[in-house]
Amino acid sequence: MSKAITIAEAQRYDAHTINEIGIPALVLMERAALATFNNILNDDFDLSRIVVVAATGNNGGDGIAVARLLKIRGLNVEIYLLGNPDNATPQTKQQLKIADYYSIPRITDLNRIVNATLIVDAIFGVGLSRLITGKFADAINAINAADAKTVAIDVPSGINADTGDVLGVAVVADSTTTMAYNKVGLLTTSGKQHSGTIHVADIGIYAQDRLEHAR
Ligand SMILES: NC(=O)C1=CN([C@@H]2O[C@H](COP(=O)(O)OP(=O)(O)OC[C@H]3O[C@@H](n4cnc5c(N)ncnc54)[C@H](O)[C@@H]3O)[C@@H](O)[C@H]2O)[C@@H](O)CC1
Ligand SMILES: [K+]
Repeated sequence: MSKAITIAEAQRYDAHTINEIGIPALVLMERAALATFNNILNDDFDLSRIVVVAATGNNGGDGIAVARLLKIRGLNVEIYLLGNPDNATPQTKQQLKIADYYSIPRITDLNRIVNATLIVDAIFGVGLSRLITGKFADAINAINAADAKTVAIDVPSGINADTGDVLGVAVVADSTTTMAYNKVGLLTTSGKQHSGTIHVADIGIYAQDRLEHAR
């Protein structure tokens, strides 16, 4: 079985790659987005109406970059943004600016989620830190009410990546593209039920420097 890591390990490896090795965070985000995009194209999804549901952390930034890759491919994609963009991470602010350049529509009607054919879940990844309530919970309930297939980025939103626990409500995904290594919480019964098929994406983050061939 492939290696699985904790939230603390994921955060430590990310920080090491960015701050010690020097690979820019936006490069890692682009690789995460490309991996997710390729998994979407390789699967047998109906791509006629795609909605990316994103929050303002870096998980959302991954999703907004996926929206742009889909748009450039000529696909019909919209972004449902949760949270205040003024509070977005620097990388996610940059992704929103790029998405605006490509005129990707921002939607606010939950019915657009319910009527989508494919949903990309980019609400929370390893940064989920508390119980989900309010409009975040409403969006997750809309995702789960839709007939659409759902693809999660890194972790199905609402799942604690250490324990597999549902923090109030969680996305039930058909597939999950998880970055660098699988996460220990996704190996639990609850984690498996919410993740669907797991694709582990090599985005250039490794537990040990210069030993990527040993993965
Ligand atoms: N750091 C990096 O360089 C990389 C990050 N990546 C992506 O970034 C993710 C981690 O990004 P972040 O650390 O920004 O964290 P997330 O984007 O997972 O979430 C953090 C944000 O959600 C908020 N939040 C947490 N729980 C909440 C709740 N219950 N209700 C409402 N808001 C809540 C936090 O206040 C914070 O703003 C990974 O899962 C992965 O998808 C990847 O792109 C790889 C590289
Ligand atoms: K997610």
